[in-house]
Amino acid sequence: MTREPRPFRHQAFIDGAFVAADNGATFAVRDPATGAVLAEVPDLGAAETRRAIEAAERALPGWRGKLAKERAQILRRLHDLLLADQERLAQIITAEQGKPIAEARGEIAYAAAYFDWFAEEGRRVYGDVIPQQAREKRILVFKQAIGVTAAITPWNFPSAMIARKAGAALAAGCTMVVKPAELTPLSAIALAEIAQRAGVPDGVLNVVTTNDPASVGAELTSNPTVRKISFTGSTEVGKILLRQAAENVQKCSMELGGNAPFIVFADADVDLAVKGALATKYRNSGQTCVCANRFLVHRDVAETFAAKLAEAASRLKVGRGVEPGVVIGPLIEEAAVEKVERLVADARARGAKVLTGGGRHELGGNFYAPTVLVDARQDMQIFQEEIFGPVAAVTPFEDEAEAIRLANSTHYGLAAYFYSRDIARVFRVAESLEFGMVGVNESLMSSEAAPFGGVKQSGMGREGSKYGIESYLEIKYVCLGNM
Ligand SMILES: NC(=O)c1ccc[n+]([C@@H]2O[C@H](COP(=O)([O-])OP(=O)(O)OC[C@H]3O[C@@H](n4cnc5c(N)ncnc54)[C@H](O)[C@@H]3O)[C@@H](O)[C@H]2O)c1
Ligand SMILES: O=C[C@H](O)CS(=O)(=O)O
Repeated sequence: MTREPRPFRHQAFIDGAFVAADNGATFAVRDPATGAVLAEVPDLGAAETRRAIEAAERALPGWRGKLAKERAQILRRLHDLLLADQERLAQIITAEQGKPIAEARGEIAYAAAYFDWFAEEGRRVYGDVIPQQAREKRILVFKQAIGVTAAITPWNFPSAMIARKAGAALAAGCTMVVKPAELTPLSAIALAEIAQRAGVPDGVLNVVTTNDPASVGAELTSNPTVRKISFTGSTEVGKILLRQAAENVQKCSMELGGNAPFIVFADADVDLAVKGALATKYRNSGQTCVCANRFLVHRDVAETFAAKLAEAASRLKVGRGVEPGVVIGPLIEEAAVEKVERLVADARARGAKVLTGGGRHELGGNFYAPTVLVDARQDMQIFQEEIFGPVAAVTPFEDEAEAIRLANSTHYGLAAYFYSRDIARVFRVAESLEFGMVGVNESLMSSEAAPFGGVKQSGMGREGSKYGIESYLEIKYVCLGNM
């Protein structure tokens, strides 16, 4: 087992201090491209989590008592420090998550953007004065920080998914305990270190690293001091947390799984659609919640589209994320590769044909070849499950009604994409798709300024945009009488 040099901290962060687990336990964090151990990280449990919650509670009065513009200055400094340290932070992401370094740099910029965005949103948390219904009364509405919050985040964007939550929470005046994914805790630790340098007071932002998410999650969802749970991850785990959070009626934001349709109508610009497909399907090796998962292509253009996509996909360079020109890194772990293998094998057994890829890459390990399948059908597992790998499965359709029916035939509802140059169709289809986000002739729509989130079993609430801060605020109605 080789050991890479440690260019980064590897301890949990509670109340402004970098700490080990009470019992000294640690767990290994590995490079998914090589299997090398990057660091041993503290394996905290419920007792340490309670201390993190208590630290967040102690820090709350001082933090929410600051002026919004004082919090904004600190968040903007955090933004600036992230960008100043972008290369080192990107190297950490690529080391623990595997994505190409260019994508990792983009993730740091994306994370920083959320702090910058919410620094301003925090200064515009307006209440209301409502015209009274009785002369002697006055109706006031205050918006106030919800209090101590908890964030549980995934491995695929180990920095940006924290920033999307912490930016809004801290801007609103809340404090936060973050539990990052055990596969990628190093980025969370690095973010905490930079937050401290930016002037975020002790206890306002805490990072609990653990290899036992269930125990830490049980504490976060059962401790009455925690008023809100913000989760990003699979729908299955989201359901567990919702059930647990019900006990104390904790407010919940859920950013869950996806199964995005990518519809290409006969009137589409096929070359633009291929370009968009390439961007959304193979980003992060297909490991994003908004990756196109099902390619529904009108029968008249299906063959041309699939052939062009396969030709482009076959030229994507696969390798370690630090290598120049690599655009397809490893999947996060062996189990992820085995899942993709299962989905492709089932599709092929049911009649799908491989145009390119179709199996593990020659590099071996966690590398999977960029793949395009045709003749995919609704009864295949690859149509029904979130692939989370670099595999595009093309299903032909006859008409618009069939395309919309197929697109909506999933319990997910996060992102959807379609390509058409018919403006009447654009409105019909955008209005008919049951998804929280719809890209029209565009496949990269994520932005700190836009409301990110899903419907159905893809979650509840929105992150980013002006909507993102609302979920960290409580509304208080104040009635002045005897006026
Ligand atoms: N909607 C979005 O914005 C969004 C963004 C990124 C990822 N995702 C989804 O996340 C999934 C991939 O990420 P993942 O593999 O990290 O998801 P996951 O659900 O396995 O894990 C997410 C987080 O939950 C923690 N966790 C797991 N079991 C838990 C439990 N019992 N109690 C408390 N915490 C627990 C994990 O440690 C991790 O921190 C995909 O489904 C993807 O679509 C959604
Ligand atoms: O997969 C998780 C991210 O939310 C995707 S994006 O970077 O926000 O598009």
